[in-house]
Amino acid sequence: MFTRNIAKFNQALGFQRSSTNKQKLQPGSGRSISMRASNLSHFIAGGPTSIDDASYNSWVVEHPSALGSFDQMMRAAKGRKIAVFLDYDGTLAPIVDNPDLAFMSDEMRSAVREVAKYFPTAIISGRSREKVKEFVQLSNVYYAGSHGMDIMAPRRPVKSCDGKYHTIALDKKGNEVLFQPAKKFLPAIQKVRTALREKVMKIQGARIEDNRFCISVHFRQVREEDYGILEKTVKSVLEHYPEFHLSWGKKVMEIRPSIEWDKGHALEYLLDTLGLSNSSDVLPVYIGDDRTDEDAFKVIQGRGQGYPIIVSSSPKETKASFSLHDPSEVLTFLLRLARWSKSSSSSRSLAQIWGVVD
Ligand SMILES: O=P(O)(O)OC[C@H]1O[C@H](O[C@H]2O[C@H](CO)[C@@H](O)[C@H](O)[C@H]2O)[C@H](O)[C@@H](O)[C@@H]1O
Repeated sequence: MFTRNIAKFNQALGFQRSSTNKQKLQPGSGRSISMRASNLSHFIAGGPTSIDDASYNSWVVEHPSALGSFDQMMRAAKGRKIAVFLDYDGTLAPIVDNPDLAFMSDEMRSAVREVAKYFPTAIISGRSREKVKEFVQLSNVYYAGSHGMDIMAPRRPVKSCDGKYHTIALDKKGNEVLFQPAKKFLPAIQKVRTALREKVMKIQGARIEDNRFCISVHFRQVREEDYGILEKTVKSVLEHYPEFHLSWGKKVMEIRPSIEWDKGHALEYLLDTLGLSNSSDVLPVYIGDDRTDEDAFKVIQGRGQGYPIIVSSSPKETKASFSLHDPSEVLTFLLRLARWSKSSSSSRSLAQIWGVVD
């Protein structure tokens, strides 16, 4: 019944099923958008200021602003268990040239901390788990690094409905245990990394980031005329390692072990670990900006309930139902979510929300 209502609600708010395209290494991605979703009425009244504005605004009709839809979303969520999943780069922190300097603001940190007080909250990032934890610096959230291939539960005993992952996430003493489905690939990953370093570093501006279970080859600072040679170089290395494959993010190539595990699986794993996977009254909220987040959006779509939210300032193919323009809107959304939970008369006690064992 609730699932049907959510489906109707999503449909009414522009729930869209679409597929992602494979990206090629191409110069000049992204478009400049000057008009915001909240300015839609201005667009209707005054006409578009550019083709980009027009296409963005028609895209936003199909992927409504999560801020504009907030009250409706929360009305539908009342009495349900919300679990929050957040991507890091481009979602909690703005995209910057140097990946080592992609810091999140203190304001954002405190908003995430607030949200995590009321809802189970996890950060699912392409970065190594250690790196993303270092950036986020919060102890009350789950961290999943390497696109979900490296998960650690926080120090919080969790009652699982079916116990499926219980013993994997926490040992008998309730200590944290890692879940690393690609562990056996570690020696090979090291070899790939060494080979890539040797060849790729010859291309000016190229940068390799060690994300433990995957490797990022950044080209944000590579000259456009060198894109082709960089792509060729990376592919030539990978030819020797058929157990790995290439995926694409924002000006980054990501080399990952070819296992069936992505951010969508990580989302399911975390829900399961929290004992929330079989509850029909669970609403996962997932906020992300990149291609790999689409796997998580897809899982939420498959569940038929929850809120997949894309962060984007330009129209793009997505399985998300809602949108936020940029990390500053993510901040506003998280603050509103925490405030809503605080003031909601139907909000449950923390123990009920988390299913915490006393
Ligand atoms: O899943 P995420 O947390 O979004 O991680 C995906 C990749 O994010 C980072 O790269 C992106 O952000 C950088 C800093 O703003 C930017 O310089 C780069 O161009 C972007 O692709 C991270 O450095 C990668 O390792 C992650 O795979």
